[in-house]
Amino acid sequence: MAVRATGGVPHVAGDLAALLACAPASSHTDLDLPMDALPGVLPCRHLQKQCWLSPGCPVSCGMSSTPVCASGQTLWKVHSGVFVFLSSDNFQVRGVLHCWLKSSLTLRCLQEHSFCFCSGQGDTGSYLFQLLCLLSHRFPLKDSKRLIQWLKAVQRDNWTPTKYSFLCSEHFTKDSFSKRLEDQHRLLKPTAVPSIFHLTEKKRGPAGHGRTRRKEASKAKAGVSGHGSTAASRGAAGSSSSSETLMAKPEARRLKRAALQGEAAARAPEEAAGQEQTPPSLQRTPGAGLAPVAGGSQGEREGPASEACDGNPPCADGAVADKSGISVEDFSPPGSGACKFIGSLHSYSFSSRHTRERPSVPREPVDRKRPRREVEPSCSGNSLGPDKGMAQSPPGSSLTATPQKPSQGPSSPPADVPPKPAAEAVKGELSDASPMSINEVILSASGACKLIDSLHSYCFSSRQNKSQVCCLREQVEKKNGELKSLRQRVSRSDSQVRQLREKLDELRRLSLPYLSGLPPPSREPPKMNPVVEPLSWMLGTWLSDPPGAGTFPTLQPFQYLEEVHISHVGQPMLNFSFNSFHPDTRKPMHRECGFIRLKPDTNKVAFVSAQNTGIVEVEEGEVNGQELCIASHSIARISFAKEPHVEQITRKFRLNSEGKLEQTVSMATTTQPMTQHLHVTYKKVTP
Ligand code: HEM
Repeated sequence: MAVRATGGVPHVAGDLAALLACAPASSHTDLDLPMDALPGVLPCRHLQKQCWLSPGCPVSCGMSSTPVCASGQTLWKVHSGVFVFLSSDNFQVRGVLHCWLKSSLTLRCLQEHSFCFCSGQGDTGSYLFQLLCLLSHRFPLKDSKRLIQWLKAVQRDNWTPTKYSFLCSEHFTKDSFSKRLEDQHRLLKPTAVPSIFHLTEKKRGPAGHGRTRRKEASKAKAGVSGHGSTAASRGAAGSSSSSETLMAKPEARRLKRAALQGEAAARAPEEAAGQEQTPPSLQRTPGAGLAPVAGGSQGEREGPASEACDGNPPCADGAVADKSGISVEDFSPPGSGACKFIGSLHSYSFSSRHTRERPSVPREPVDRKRPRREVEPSCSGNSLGPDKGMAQSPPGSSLTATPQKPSQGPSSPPADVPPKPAAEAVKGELSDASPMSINEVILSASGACKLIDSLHSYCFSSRQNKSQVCCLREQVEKKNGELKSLRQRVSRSDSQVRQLREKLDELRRLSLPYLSGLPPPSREPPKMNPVVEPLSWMLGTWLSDPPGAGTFPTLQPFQYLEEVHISHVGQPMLNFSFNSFHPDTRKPMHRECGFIRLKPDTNKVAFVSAQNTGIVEVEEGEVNGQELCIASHSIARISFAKEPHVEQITRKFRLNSEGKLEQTVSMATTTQPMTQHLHVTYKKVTP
């Protein structure tokens, strides 16, 4: 597969389709990234495997408006509103697309081998900054000794690194990194010095733009006799040629550094005088110095990119590989690289928010004096192959990833239009390319750590919140279940109550069948009829106290117990019953019951009684106060009543001063004159 030219993705204000259309078409590599290489960063629903670099994309992976894969380029949704635009080869960061769904779309391309980042509109610059912080390494501004080593290594003329200057991991040997961190970032050792460079020469336009800083190096390199032999020896050892490889052999790097150091003193005047003399389409490689781009592959390629770019976003110039004929498969990054990169993106996506809320080091004024940038060629521009129009590519700035219009894309850059100086291109954008102070470095370093920590905290708190929500939901569901059960029990209880009432009514009907047709008895006591009010003092249940005394001339005196009930039911009469018992045996003895009536509006009383001895009598009299005196008006008896028959009867009831009811009965028989037969005092036991 031919590696696509990278170039700048244009700054597009419009829809994504227009943006993707500006990207150079490319065939697709068969990178088969395992999904597990994306540890928890990209939700699967946002990135289906079949969408990976598959032709015919963009496709929608569950998100109706979010294409995740485009022809030759993959758009990763790293976080809400943040998308990273990647190439299909080597996972090269091509740009960060921020909030592309918004009307104002800002896209900045990260030029390969760009040592500085580009500030975009709004937060884009900040995002890029954060991203680069995670993907690349800053220049050791506070370590002068090591800074000199770095500057020698990068071989840039008239260029001063700033706090926004970065160097990607590919320029460091594998042993320059310490152990991997949890978030897949490699930690650059404090003593690390970049040593792997594949410096290419970029074709310049006729106006002389893009005078490369490499010109002097090319010259110097031409003077280094050992370059060619080094390249040859590397090829013999199975390494890639100088034009192919993204890395250089250590020997070659040492030679190159020696050459560069030797030429450092003469570099400035040479650049001023002879940049135009730099042969176009030449690449300067660590081992072989400048070499014709058309030279193509020389010998075997060096080992996989993972040796030098293990896990880090490669900054290899795809165009170089293209020109040299090296396919992407040769530089296919290992899965761990994807993991690391995704981890970086993940961290970046979060840290960007974090940074927005807490501004970092203030930027310096735009007009601050800074080194000229227009003399610094873009690595991506240099690396474009002839078929990609690389020779006409405008020189990019290593200090600024200048946004490019679609017509200025890497595939068809205008040859006759000189690019604006980088400083102009980024005018109004981040332009504080002055060296950062120690405090700024410390702040930035601590900020990066805080960003990562914040990411972990965020992830943890998010999981914790989700867990709490789930727990609360479970509790609510449980309570709802309990409430439902209680409601069912209440419903069952109501049903049982209804059934019991029905059963009780049925029992009542069965026990009192003759009353079933009557209205239910009232629980309220009947209101006494005012007619019987003069006799109300007689109402109640009374018990003999002491036992009654029985006498008669023909009888032995005797005692007896008696229970008296005098009541009413609202009628104009009183109901009574007298039930006597033997005081010792409690056997029933004399019993009688009847009614007491009052003649309305008088004190005349009629006493009607039926006795168990077979006598029925009517007595009449008067009530005066709490005393009732009556005498027999008529007496009837059964035909076989026991003799002697009673001829007359008199009674007197009174309520004594103690509140007791007294009754005195006298009678006359056929053998005895009127004589007292009974006297008894009752105490009231119930109202
Ligand atoms: C107003 C109601 C009563 C009348 C009119 C009545 C009438 C009579 C009469 C006519 C005799 C027969 C007397 C005799 O042989 O010479 C008698 C006897 C007797 N009475 Fe009464 N009596 C009344 C209430 C009671 C009561 C409340 C007792 C209470 C236990 C009672 C106990 C007796 C006894 C024990 C005898 C004697 C034995 C007997 O003949 O059974 N009487 N009564």
